[in-house]
Amino acid sequence: MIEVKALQKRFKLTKAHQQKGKSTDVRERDGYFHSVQDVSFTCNRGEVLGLLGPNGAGKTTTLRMLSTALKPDNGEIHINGQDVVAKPLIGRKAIGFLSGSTGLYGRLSAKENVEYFAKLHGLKGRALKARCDELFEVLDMGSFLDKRAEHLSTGMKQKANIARAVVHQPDVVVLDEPTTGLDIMTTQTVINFIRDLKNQGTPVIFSTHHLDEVALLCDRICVIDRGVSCFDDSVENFKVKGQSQELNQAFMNLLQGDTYV
Ligand SMILES: Nc1ncnc2c1ncn2[C@@H]1O[C@H](COP(=O)(O)OP(=O)(O)OP(=O)(O)O)[C@@H](O)[C@H]1O
Repeated sequence: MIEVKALQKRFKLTKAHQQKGKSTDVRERDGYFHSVQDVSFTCNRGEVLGLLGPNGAGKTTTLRMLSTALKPDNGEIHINGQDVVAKPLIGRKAIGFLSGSTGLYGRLSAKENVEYFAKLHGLKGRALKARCDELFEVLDMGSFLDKRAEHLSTGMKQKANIARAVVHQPDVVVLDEPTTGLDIMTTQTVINFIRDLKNQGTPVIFSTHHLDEVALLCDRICVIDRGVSCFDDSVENFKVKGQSQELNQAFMNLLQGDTYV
């Protein structure tokens, strides 16, 4: 399981930005932009958590802290009881992270990319081949395995990126907008893949703006608004608090009504 408590992250504003004049955004103060002010959530074994929030709410910044790419200014991240803020190396092994930007080497093929990351995680020989073949099959990558990453389509790149992120069978999988820009077939492959992870017991956290995916996959929802997690509970309670059985409407009601829990 992964437990996130009271995370905070601020970024120093440039002089040029500060000279522009007073901002109306409450997150801009003392020469800093407080992107993540107070974010907490939990995702247990076999659960999928959907991370929701308007553009610029702080979702990517939060996920980058989970991945150890960013160090929190304050707050806690525990995976199966281990403090991964204090021990980022343990965090890197325990988390499989798909970021918005591609982490593939353009001159390597899709297959070589995934195998390369498998080797970095210490896999070799038959175990490496078996794990890579399994991912190539479930992510339906057979038709482009030998194509260079720089020549892959958006969907092909995303599949290779997902395979790269999870090749070491991490304890927790964190996906930043995994279906953005994908066609219907590729989106379905990614949705099936997340469902498989859930069935295997792996906690999955993914950010999205597509509430139909949340309805299909999620057990829990965390909503971030202006850097604060204003809801962290089950999908059922999301509908109750948002006063609608329809997730889009419940989301808007929650944000507009500020009926935070
Ligand atoms: N390095 C940085 N320096 C200054 N501000 C930053 C930095 N990184 C993020 N921010 C700001 O923090 C806020 C949160 O950004 P973040 O990318 O986490 O939002 P998000 O919820 O993922 O948005 P979206 O849904 O549009 O992807 C934004 O206002 C962004 O401009």
